Amino acid sequence: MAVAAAQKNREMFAIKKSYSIENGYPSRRRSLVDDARFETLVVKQTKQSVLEEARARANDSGLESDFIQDGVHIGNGDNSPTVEDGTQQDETKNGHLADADIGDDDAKGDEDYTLTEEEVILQNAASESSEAEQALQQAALLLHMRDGMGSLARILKTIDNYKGCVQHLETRPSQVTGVQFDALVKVSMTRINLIQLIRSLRQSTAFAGVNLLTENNISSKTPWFPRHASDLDNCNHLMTKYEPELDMNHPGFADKDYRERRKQIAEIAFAYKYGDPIPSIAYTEIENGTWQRVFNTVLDLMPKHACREYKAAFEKLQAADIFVPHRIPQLEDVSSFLRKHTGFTLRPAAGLLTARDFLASLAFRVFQSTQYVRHNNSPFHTPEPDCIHELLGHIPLLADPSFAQFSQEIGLASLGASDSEIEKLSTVYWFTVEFGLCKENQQLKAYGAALLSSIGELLHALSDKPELRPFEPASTSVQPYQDQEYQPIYYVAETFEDAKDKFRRWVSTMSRPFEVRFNPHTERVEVLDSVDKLETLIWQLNTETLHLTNAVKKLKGSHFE
Ligand SMILES: C[C@H](O)[C@H](O)[C@H]1CNc2nc(N)[nH]c(=O)c2N1
Ligand SMILES: N[C@@H](Cc1ccc(O)cc1)C(=O)O
Ligand SMILES: [Fe+2]
Repeated sequence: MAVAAAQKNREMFAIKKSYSIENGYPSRRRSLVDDARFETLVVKQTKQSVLEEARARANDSGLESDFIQDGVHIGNGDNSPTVEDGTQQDETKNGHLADADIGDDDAKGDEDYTLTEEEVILQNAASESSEAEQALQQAALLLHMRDGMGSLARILKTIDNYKGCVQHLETRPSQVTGVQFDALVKVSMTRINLIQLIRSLRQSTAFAGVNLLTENNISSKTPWFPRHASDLDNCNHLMTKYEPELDMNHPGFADKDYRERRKQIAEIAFAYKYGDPIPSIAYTEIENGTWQRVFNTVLDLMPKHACREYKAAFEKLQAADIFVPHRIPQLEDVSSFLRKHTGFTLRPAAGLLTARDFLASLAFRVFQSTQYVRHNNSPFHTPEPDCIHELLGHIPLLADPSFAQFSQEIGLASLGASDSEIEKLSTVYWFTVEFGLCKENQQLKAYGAALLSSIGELLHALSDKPELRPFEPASTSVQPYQDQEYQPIYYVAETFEDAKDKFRRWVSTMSRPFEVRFNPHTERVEVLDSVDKLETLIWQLNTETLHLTNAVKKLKGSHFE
């Protein structure tokens, strides 16, 4: 029985372990920022069962109606369950145990059976060559000692057996139940021995957990990033925290049919591959009705509150018969429309994507768009992006050349960026593309997609309640924000051109040691890392310059005739 259980565990964790690898990269480093972490199958299941109960209770008590007031979704405070999503690894940011987060609950169940992401990186690094295997590795281990300080001797002896050198050791009383002390040990030893050491320590019952903490000096490679538009097939990692299955505040949380429908539409995105036409959806009358309500309200508010560029593109979408009140536009039609105006295209997305994946697609002028519709009980605000948000919020400005370029530049800056830079870029994205305000003849206008698709928030943003600040990438990029309620702070850009200029100057201060360029003919991102490549580009530019100079000459010539 125990063996069967262990086997089952192994299978489950094997899924966890291979999840990122299957998707083309070795570790969690590529996709994840902060809470944008893969939910392990286990965490997700636990969460689901807790929520299942909550949902049953909600259904019993007719809780659904409590969530909705005047059609605006009201967050119901702190009654959401406390199960954490994502894997919370211990971190020793400044290398001291006292400051390290010791709540490694998620790792507890699986550490006997599988490798953590750090260990996968370590193994990959070691497996590159025999030199790599023998390379000296600095590492920090966090050990939970069940039986008190006596176990320290065992730790030191085992490290010695594997020819490791202890560089730092500290202990503290543990907060983990059943564990007396935690020990933080920093060691230096060959990678292969480090792997063996961890295995060996894990076999001892004296330890309730053995965790490899730091990854930063194991692999200093640039995080993986897509090089060709088809690589975006791998950039579809979801953050599930606002899915109706998992978010108690989601207006569809207690509506089984809604959750089914949302899932069914998300399947299309999971199956989608580069080059496929985007499948049409036969939207129901209810879904079209929700669209119509939002569409008509936007139509009412837009003349006064939306920026000039938004209105111009909106009219074009109406003229092309794509934006009409009675039916939701199909993504494929929208994609062809955008392609003609700015070269942007759409890909279907199954939900809220991790910032890294989402931003990466912008580098290719690809916008990942959800296809399901918000719950009809809450047309004027929803906690996760849906196609009404994408269509009414994002699409018009993606048809504007200057804005399209701004979006692509954020995307290009994100390729190969560090986690903390991704965090900053997505914060800039948040306060511009999603929630940006701008000036037009001394008047405030909205250009942010989450304002233009949420009438509730639009009116809030333009009221005297929130604080307004001038957009300045250096400070905007580090402004903390939450994504559950209306924003308390908005940033005001002078114009798109001005925002682009400021953004470019700021981006050039980022740490990435190379420049990238998108080649629209091949849909490839080129890394400008050789003189040859640069010379080819200069030659192309010279040809362009020649054509432009000729054009000027011709115009001048005809002028004088
Ligand atoms: C980049 C930034 O985090 C931003 O809020 C992204 C995140 N993921 C997303 N995912 C989808 N499907 N749609 C979006 O608009 C976004 N926005
Ligand atoms: N709140 C937006 C939808 C949205 C949700 C989350 C986001 O990250 C972005 C947009 C609306 O109601 O239209
Ligand atoms: Fe959005």
